Amino acid sequence: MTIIAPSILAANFAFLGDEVRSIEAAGADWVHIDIMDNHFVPNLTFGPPIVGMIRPVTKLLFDAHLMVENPQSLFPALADAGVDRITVHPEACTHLHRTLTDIRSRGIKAGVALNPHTPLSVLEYVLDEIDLVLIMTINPGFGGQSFLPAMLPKLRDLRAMLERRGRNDIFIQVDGGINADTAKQVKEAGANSLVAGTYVFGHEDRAAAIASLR
Ligand SMILES: O=C(CO)[C@H](O)[C@H](O)COP(=O)(O)O
Ligand SMILES: [Fe+2]
Repeated sequence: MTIIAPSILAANFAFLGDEVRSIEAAGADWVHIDIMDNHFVPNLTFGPPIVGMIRPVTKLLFDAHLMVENPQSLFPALADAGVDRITVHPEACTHLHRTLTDIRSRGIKAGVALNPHTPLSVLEYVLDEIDLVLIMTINPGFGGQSFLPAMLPKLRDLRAMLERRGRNDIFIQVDGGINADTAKQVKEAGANSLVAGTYVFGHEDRAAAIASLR
């Protein structure tokens, strides 16, 4: 079973509620929510108040991807806003282990996002604290970038690492440049949670776009 998580980064923010409803109707599993602070990445999106406003419009799980410095400071407000999953970048966390246990102590699933240059070895001693690994298939900050094929061997290595450690329950998520073609490649390499912004929101028939990713 492959989880499809459309990224609202590519939605029309003037009609955000309708955009979220449209992906639920089209068969999405999670709503991917990119929070950017213009420090960790050179782009600025939105914060917990807007997340809280879209919470009542859908039953889909909220998958928050935090591209911010000091992500822990947002956890109380994100928990109140009703997010189900929080994924952080290790470069933004001085005490990654503590940050992950903080997320889980709130009843929220915890994930670690790895930039293209970040090695899998950062996961080695925190695997017991996570529910998801996000392999960035672009450099974070913007939608609409091209998929980096060099991330395919990284996905295969991650799958082997999780198998070795008996942790096949951990989701392998990919984010950036995912379309019907790259979806096939990342699934073969082990991904089972696909984030797609431009591809899904750029399609008039969003149900067909989501079906093509599955
Ligand atoms: O985290 C992200 C960017 O940093 C987004 O989730 C990503 O851009 C998805 O967009 P697209 O599918 O358009 O590449
Ligand atoms: Fe993302």
